[in-house]
Amino acid sequence: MAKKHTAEQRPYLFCIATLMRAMTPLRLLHVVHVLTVARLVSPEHYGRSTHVNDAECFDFVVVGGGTAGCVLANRLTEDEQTTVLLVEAGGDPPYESMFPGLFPAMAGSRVDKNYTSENDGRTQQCHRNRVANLTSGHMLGGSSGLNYMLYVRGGPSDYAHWAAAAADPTWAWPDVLPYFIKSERLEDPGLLNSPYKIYHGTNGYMGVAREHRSEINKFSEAVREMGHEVLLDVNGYRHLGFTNPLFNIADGVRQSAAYSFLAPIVHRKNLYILKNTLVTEVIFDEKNNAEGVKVKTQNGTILSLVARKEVVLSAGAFKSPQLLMLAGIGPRDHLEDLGIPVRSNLPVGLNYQDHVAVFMSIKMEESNAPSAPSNKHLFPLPTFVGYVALDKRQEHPDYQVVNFVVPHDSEFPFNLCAFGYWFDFDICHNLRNGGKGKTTLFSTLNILHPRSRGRVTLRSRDPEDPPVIHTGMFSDERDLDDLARYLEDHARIVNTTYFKSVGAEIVDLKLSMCRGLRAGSGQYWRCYARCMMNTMYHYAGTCALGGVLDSRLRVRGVRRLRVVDASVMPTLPGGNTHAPVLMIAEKAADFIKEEHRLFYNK
Ligand SMILES: Cc1cc2nc3c(=O)[nH]c(=O)nc-3n(C[C@H](O)[C@H](O)[C@H](O)COP(=O)(O)OP(=O)(O)OC[C@H]3O[C@@H](n4cnc5c(N)ncnc54)[C@H](O)[C@@H]3O)c2cc1C
Repeated sequence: MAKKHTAEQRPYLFCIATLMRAMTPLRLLHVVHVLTVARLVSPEHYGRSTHVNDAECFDFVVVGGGTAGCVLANRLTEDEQTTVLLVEAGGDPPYESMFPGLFPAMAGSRVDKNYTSENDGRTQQCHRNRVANLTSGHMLGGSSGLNYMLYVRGGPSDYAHWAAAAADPTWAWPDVLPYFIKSERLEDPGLLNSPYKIYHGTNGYMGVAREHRSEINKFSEAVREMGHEVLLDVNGYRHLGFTNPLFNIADGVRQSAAYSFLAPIVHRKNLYILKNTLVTEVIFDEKNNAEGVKVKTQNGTILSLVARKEVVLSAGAFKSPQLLMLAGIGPRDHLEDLGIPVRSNLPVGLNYQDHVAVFMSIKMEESNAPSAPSNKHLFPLPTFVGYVALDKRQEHPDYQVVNFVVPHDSEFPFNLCAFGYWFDFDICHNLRNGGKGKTTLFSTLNILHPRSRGRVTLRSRDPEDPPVIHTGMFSDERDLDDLARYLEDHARIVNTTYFKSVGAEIVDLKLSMCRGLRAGSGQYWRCYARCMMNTMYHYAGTCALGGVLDSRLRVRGVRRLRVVDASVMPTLPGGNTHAPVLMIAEKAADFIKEEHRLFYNK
């Protein structure tokens, strides 16, 4: 006999029944994921912020709980006798950062420190504020909590440059590859059952996987027709060609460094995490030994904290050089201008590099089919990526092209153009209107080995002031010429069979700067590149190996101080920078363990 329910129970039962009826398997999966992610953003997940007292001692103080900082905190605390304090200016990664599909909403949010470059009158002149918006993560996990999640390593020629700059062969490909593998937990069955398996790790902390979306299949033929190879993977022994990319996404969750390296080990008794706390100064003794740091906590308390063994700066390519210069480590003339006594005269802040990116949109077939609802657990769009050399005899790529297949009338390109990249609204409206009613291919090309260099300097002696950033992009005009040639090269895709069959055309952005130039001419692409240039967010090189640092990442001229983050790169790798930063931090952890004879788990 059916059980009778009370009047109070009935509304609840009605709600449950309605929910059950609406619950398709896909929706159920969503609910499970939402609950999982909700658990991930609970305060316990990334550990509670430590209470510290003035003059408290730790073996190591790691400054910055970003990409590199989380790896170091993990690896150094593998030795149970070693205490590590990780100090992070931001807090826990927010809920939205965990969903790969929400990455476009992260730039400009509360966890973006959003540094800006100076207006040099030459670059960013088609952007609303005429400066580069240099999005930077301000949370545990740092920029890995808001980046675009592409997992790319670069190749042997990149690390041959590093080894030469460091005068140390252990920075070459054969010696860095094991550290890429060590950090990785690959979850792609296709690759794991292929000859590429030997280039990948399955026991590391960083989840890596990829999506298999049928929308990209038709493009493989097009790029083959252009003479490119289609590869299963570009992270092993082949580095030229097009591929279905790997991402730092696994189980529908962004694999930020905080999620992958920190969350699993926050219970370790020898790890102390200080959140929402800014390191304002590195403290030295009279013999130039780094002794600890001064910090400003969330409530404004100033504390001095002691590092018995070392201070490690992992504050990223803008803030690590700033902290060094504030401590008197930097170019003599600049420090003297600000009245800072010089401790070590080094080229800190010079050698700033970034990949210059420029996008192109190609309209393809007409479509009015309803778009599938977006799934927050997936990368927002089907993607395929190419690594291209103009000289076919070359073994390393000149440019990278990241292609998104955009369903008709999606707001994605407009939002990225207007709110991610800050281009003038006219340009972004032309982008939207030019592709109306059609599927589009949104391609972002970037110059992998720019010659231009910029500079990071101090604005003042106040550690809370943002540094002054001159990106230096196109200061070497050959970069502009190269980028124009890459655009011209990629544009050939419209002449391939599939693109011709759908009457594909490059969307005319009606750039007023380029009025009067014949579309498609060399001069036009040069003008297009100048106008549509942007950062690829790969800030690097400001405390470079070989210049500022010795080959084991120790700051020259002082003791017990290291830098471990993207600023140590002497040149940019031929791909994105997140995986290389993980590799740098894994390698640095071994340097430290060797030198201090810590428990060593190779
Ligand atoms: C929008 C965007 C998209 C990107 N897309 C990709 C991509 O798809 N693939 C890829 O490989 N790379 C990508 N990158 C680049 C990559 O994410 C970075 O190169 C990498 O994460 C940098 O790591 P890091 O350790 O040097 O610095 P970060 O990860 O930025 O960490 C620095 C940390 O230090 C903290 N900090 C700074 N100063 C202080 C201080 N004084 N006291 C305490 N804490 C401090 C900051 O809050 C931050 O958490 C992207 C970057 C951005 C910004």
